[in-house]
Amino acid sequence: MPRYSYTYKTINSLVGKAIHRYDMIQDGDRIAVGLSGGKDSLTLLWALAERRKRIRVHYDLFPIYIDPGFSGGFGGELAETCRQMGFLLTVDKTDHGLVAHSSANRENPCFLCSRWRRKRLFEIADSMGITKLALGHNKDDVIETLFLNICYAGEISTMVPRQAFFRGRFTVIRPLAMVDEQRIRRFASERQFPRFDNPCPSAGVTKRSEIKDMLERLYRTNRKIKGNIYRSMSHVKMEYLLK
Ligand SMILES: Nc1ncnc2c1ncn2[C@@H]1O[C@H](COP(=O)(O)OP(=O)(O)OP(=O)(O)O)[C@@H](O)[C@H]1O
Repeated sequence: MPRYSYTYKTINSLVGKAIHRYDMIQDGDRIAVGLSGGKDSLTLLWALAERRKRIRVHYDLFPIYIDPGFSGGFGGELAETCRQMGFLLTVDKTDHGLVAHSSANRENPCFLCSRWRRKRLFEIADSMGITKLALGHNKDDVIETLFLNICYAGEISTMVPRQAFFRGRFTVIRPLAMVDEQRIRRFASERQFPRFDNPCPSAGVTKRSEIKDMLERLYRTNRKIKGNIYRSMSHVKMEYLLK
């Protein structure tokens, strides 16, 4: 593969567009990158690392993996992948996944696990003097969240590309928010990123997967639908919504 493939150049251009539009990164930033072992967050780490070689803005990157505690975890292999990319991975071993799937929990396990995970990410980042957290959510995730929130929370909202927490003490950024999942999948396969099997019992059986299937069926009927849905989130006619 040439060093910069067409797929990578497109991803890089969309990442740059998102970073500028949402003012995500400033000179001197220390940025934690949440790694799940999946293609999105590995692509994110790679893209942010590549990008800083070619721009004047300087920032440091700190990959962090919150191990949910299932047997068959892959923290060691993920750390090795990071090492090959020139990074030291922080692995935080927890029992979040086990407790969330135990009879002690009456809430939705995914909801609980992701809330605890974010809390740990903030705590670890804080202990390292980091105030920015980059997550690998992509364009498909942003659209799916809109539908999830409409269907299951009764509200029109999504995950935003830049979000402040604790009165601005922490900022979450999502530099892949404009990149299609399909493009990331292609890039991950070009780069031959390792594929880690997710040992979580809820993997692939979530409400998000149902929404994803529904949207994919819809996209097949008209190629403009996905772009239109994405655009509609920044083109809201408040006067044509209900009071
Ligand atoms: N165990 C984890 N430790 C640290 N960060 C995580 C972890 N799991 C998820 N994240 C972060 O949250 C983002 C969204 O998580 P989600 O589980 O939806 O992953 P995903 O859509 O499958 O993406 P990926 O391909 O990166 O796994 C990830 O891209 C990553 O940045």
